[in-house]
Amino acid sequence: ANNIRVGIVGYGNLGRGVEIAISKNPDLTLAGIFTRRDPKSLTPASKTPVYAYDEMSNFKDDMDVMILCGGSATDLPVMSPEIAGSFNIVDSFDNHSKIPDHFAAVNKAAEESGKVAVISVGWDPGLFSLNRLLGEIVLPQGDTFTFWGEGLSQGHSDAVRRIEGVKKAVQYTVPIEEVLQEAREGKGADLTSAQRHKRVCYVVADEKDQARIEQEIKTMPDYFAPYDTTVNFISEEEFNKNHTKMKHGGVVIRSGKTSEEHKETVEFSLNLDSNPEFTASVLVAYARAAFRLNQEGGKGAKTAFDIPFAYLTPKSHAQILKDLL
Ligand SMILES: NC(=O)C1=CN([C@@H]2O[C@H](COP(=O)(O)OP(=O)(O)OC[C@H]3O[C@@H](n4cnc5c(N)ncnc54)[C@H](OP(=O)(O)O)[C@@H]3O)[C@@H](O)[C@H]2O)C=CC1
Ligand SMILES: N[C@@H](C[C@H]1CC(C(=O)O)=NO1)C(=O)O
Repeated sequence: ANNIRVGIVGYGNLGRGVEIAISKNPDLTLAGIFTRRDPKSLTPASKTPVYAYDEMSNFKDDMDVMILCGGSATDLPVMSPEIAGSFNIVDSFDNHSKIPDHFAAVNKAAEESGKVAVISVGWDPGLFSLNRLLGEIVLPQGDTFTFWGEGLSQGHSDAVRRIEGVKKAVQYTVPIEEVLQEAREGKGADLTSAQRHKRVCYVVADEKDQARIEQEIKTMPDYFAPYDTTVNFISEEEFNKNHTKMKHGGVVIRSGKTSEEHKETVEFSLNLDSNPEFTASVLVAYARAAFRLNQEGGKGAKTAFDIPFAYLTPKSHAQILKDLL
């Protein structure tokens, strides 16, 4: 069978991660990279052709799926509905409070175009979402806890970088240790994510802009406003020395009871050396599924909840029955 031809839209941490992940999947071919910057300014390691974002409509017959690697704060709300009007897409949209609106907008475009648009996949939302749902299904009487970090959130880091005057920025998410320990004993179920985590930013910006930038970060709805947030302004030298790693991880815990006498816990945890490379590996699996679903006549927006794992694997159905069941 011919390989699935994949396009990358947006060449940042995630875009570079997808470039690597595709090379690990022999049934996929990276057919092009689309950027809003000058294509000649980018030199992909894989030597894949780089095109201007505005040229995308010329490639409708050349790309089976587009993996959108833009930022959730300001790029994907515009790009995902727009590109789903012409291509099968996958995105990692992670502004949780806005996911229902994003689903509706993308679904409208994809239903009209007859394409499949897989949204909000990666690890959270994505694999953690699947485990939150599974925990409720198998332990209907219980509580679910999600913790992230300590590590670099790409969504929050991207959101800070979009603030006028920010030259470089990262955001680390720090779980509150005592709350995490209590969760393992099933306590604190009604706490919010903001009561479970602190957020710590490191920003490179001119002195004259710093007070405004700090204020914009701390009051940013959804991303920072509910949280105890610290903003540290540092030199570019210190940033380049200490803040280029993108480790992250976390855990979803379901703590419940199957009867008065018996309690159980389900845990799913991640320990990531590279948040972008891991997320990219998930996106690439969902690109395979988007293409297959569309080939079967599927269309519209889908989430991780809507797609059976058999669509994600390069292995045949017979193979997974034999190897993994
Ligand atoms: N669901 C999940 O589990 C996860 C989701 N994510 C999501 O992935 C999103 C993208 O993260 P990430 O790749 O780290 O973001 P980046 O800031 O690295 O890239 C975002 C976009 O900015 C542009 N860009 C990148 N580098 C530069 C540069 N040097 N100068 C100018 N523009 C640049 C690129 O678009 P262009 O090439 O067009 O210029 C790129 O697509 C996050 O916003 C987050 O929401 C991330 C991890 C997990
Ligand atoms: N979407 C997150 C993935 C996880 C990490 C996270 C956080 O630290 O707040 N929330 O979800 C990311 O962009 O890294």
